[in-house]
Amino acid sequence: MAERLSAEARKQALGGIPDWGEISGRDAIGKTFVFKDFNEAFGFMTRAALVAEKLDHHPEWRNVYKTVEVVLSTHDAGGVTALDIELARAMNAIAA
Ligand SMILES: C[C@H](O)[C@H](O)[C@H]1CNC2=NC(N)=NC(=O)C2=N1
Repeated sequence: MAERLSAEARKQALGGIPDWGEISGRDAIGKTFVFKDFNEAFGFMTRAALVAEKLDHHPEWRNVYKTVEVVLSTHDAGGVTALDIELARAMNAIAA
């Protein structure tokens, strides 16, 4: 199982992934993506879902029209692991 990152390692990793930040009150990272319209937002979710399945690592997310709020945490580990960082990077690449 993936290990929780230390606060220091998490902070350093976040520095390399634009617009992702710490979620207050829990060991998780998050980003709010805003797209042009629902079609773009749902296209992003569809592509991200395929990556999530492949990694066997799944997001907590909420979509309202063109906005997708994403929270990533490794439930089995009770916090942020390298898997969350990998999925966050992949999501940024998909949205780029
Ligand atoms: C059995 C299965 O591999 C696990 O439950 C996986 C699935 N996806 C997961 N996703 C996330 N975000 N955290 C997990 O701990 C997790 N565990």
